[in-house]
Amino acid sequence: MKEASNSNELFKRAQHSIPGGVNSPVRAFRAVGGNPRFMVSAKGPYLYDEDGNQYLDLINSWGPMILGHAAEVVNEAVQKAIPNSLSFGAPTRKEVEIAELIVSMVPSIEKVRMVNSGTEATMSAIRVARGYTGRDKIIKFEGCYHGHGDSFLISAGSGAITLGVPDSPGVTKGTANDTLTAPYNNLEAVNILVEANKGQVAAIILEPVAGNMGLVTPQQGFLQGLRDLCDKEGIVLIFDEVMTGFRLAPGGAQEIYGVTPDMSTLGKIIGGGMPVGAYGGKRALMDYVSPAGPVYQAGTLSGNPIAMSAGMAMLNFLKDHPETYQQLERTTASMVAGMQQNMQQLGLSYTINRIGSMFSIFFTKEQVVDFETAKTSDTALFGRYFNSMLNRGIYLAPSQYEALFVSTAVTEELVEQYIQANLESLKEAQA
Ligand SMILES: Cc1ncc(COP(=O)(O)O)c(C=O)c1O
Ligand SMILES: N[C@H](C=O)CCC(=O)O
Repeated sequence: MKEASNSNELFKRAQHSIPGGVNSPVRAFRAVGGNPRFMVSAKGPYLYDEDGNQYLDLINSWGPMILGHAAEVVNEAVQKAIPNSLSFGAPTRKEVEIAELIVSMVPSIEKVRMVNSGTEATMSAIRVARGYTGRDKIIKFEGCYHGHGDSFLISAGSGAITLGVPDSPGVTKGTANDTLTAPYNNLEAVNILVEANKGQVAAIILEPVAGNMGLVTPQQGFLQGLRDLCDKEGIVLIFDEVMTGFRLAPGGAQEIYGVTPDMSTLGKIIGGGMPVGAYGGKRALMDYVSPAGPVYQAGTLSGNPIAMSAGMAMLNFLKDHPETYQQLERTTASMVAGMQQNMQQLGLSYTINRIGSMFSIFFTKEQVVDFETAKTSDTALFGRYFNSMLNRGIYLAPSQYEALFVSTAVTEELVEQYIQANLESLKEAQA
């Protein structure tokens, strides 16, 4: 059992001045029990908390720390940029360079606009789609999460479902009515929605690989089917690659599946850990954005020079080192193979979904292909498993409805430690 008195004390204090004691709900450990650990530092594969505990980190700041924490290549770029001022509120060379880099790497992006978070990216993308098409409605998928913009807090995944509020109060009926929802991987349901709302749907937005109901991959033909439908009906197809962009491949999930959306939203990795998001797409759509076009979107700190430096360092590294993706694939495949062997040894048969360096275990025998099947997972068992792993120094996402992210800092020795902790925790959690 890990000592956590300093974290517990801080969490108690935090309740007085921060809602729920945290600055983003899923961090509060509500779904798994116990108190969150307050972190002090991180290096490579490890996090260190206020009580001096070390954890093997499988969240990696929800994805961006693809090279592990405090990666030299990113830190050096940030340190070099700091003396030149933290913010200008005026354009810089770096913004041009990172835009060119993103355009060269992501198939769907001909022009890109930097923002400060994934939430801003998705909110802005649907505004552009609405402005461009002159239509109001959007289609999203149950269990997909696109940040906390009003239009997306309908059947939302991630922290929203973890805390039992997939449809948030505070979203007006008008906004909610403009968001239509369909089950993930169900093309037929989308066809029916589009037919019933003919000429009214501006955009279909989805995570091309869903990571916010646990990890769920698109079934054969699903993404292409959406592409074909959008082409036929003049709907803007938006891939939200805030999690998958640059993580699954230099060109994200769209590169892997060979389906090119009209617009893409990005985040996390393009800031190398700094608060950054971006949206981009076809020239005609992006030229609708102010000041080139009429759709207004702005940001005082957008294109921040420190964040751009961190992002440039990260993206350049990934572009120049394609072997990174093979390494991540090998490491994560070994971790998952070890988990499968453990289950066999214990006579258990839970579902593990994986693609590249993202994976989730669901405590169900069912194949998990959408939100309904994700919800068949035994979340109480997940909570016990989570805490068991935490006590063994493995830091997982504190919710069933999240994906895990592996970094290149995970060595073979750490894979072995992880597999051993998984074996013991699977056993312990059955009780
Ligand atoms: C797919 C996806 N879209 C959008 C967001 C929102 O990003 P942010 O938390 O940076 O606002 C997230 C993560 O939170 C995400 O996983
Ligand atoms: N699923 C979210 C990010 O991808 C979780 C992060 C958060 O909401 O704080």
